[in-house]
Amino acid sequence: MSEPVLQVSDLEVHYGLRRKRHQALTGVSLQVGPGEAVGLIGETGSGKSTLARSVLGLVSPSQGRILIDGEDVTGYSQRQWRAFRRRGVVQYVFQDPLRSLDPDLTIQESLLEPLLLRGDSRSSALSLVQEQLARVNLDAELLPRRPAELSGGQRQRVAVARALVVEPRLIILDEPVSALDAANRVQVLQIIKQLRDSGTSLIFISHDLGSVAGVADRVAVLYQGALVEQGATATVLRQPQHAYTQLLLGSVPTLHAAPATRAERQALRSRLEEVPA
Ligand SMILES: Nc1ncnc2c1ncn2[C@@H]1O[C@H](COP(=O)(O)OP(=O)(O)OP(=O)(O)O)[C@@H](O)[C@H]1O
Repeated sequence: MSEPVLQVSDLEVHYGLRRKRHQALTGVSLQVGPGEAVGLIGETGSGKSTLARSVLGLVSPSQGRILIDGEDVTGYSQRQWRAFRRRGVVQYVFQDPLRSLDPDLTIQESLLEPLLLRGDSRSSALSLVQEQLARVNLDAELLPRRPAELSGGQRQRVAVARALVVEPRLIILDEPVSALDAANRVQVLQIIKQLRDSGTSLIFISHDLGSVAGVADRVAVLYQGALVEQGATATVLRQPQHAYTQLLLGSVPTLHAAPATRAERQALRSRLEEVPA
């Protein structure tokens, strides 16, 4: 079997000290295979971004191991993480594209930056940028503009293009469509599907099972910092095992034959209080 692109084992993350100490992740183990699209779902505060930030070296786990493309990055110093991120093995797209893009740089400069940082010549970087723009359906006439001069949907496509231009082994999309209107949402989801079909490994983070379902091969459900369920998307949708997943499905009427009634959801909520995370 080929080596996973991401292998997270028994990860634990805390924020704060002493009485303010808060455990954001507990015993999280997750694998992403080559070319696999994994949907990471969970409600706000469940630890989705913390898991992503750990994989980028932006928070330090107190326990566990992280292997990226076979490389054990667990004990990396800040300097090693910076060097690792510069290689572009993992790329991250934020919910708000303005966080992924420098407001002072033109779109061309933003797209060239990761390539020049990794050591590409300007001419080869320019041709990769042109190729990438076409992949996300953006016109080259946007290149001299700054992010503020683009629509939200165009900005998110630029953010995706910037993440893809270095051909990462893994791309983490953190709520990539939540801030977009319906039309732009469909376009960006389409691009993510093409990405999946091209064999790029990806993690699609969302609180909305509906957006993830059409893209992910597998879903992992985070609840209060623990992964409570993982499996093939179709299986989890058909036979959700954990009460929290059942609750999520109950609030996605398009994926469920009949939307759960308010009484059913309340019953599930009270079961959740009894179930250990
Ligand atoms: N820098 C921080 N300092 C202290 N606590 C934090 C910090 N970042 C996150 N947390 C806490 O850790 C928990 C997990 O947060 P995280 O941002 O990972 O959740 P999330 O599932 O991504 O939520 P959302 O969907 O709202 O982005 C939350 O209780 C949050 O308040």
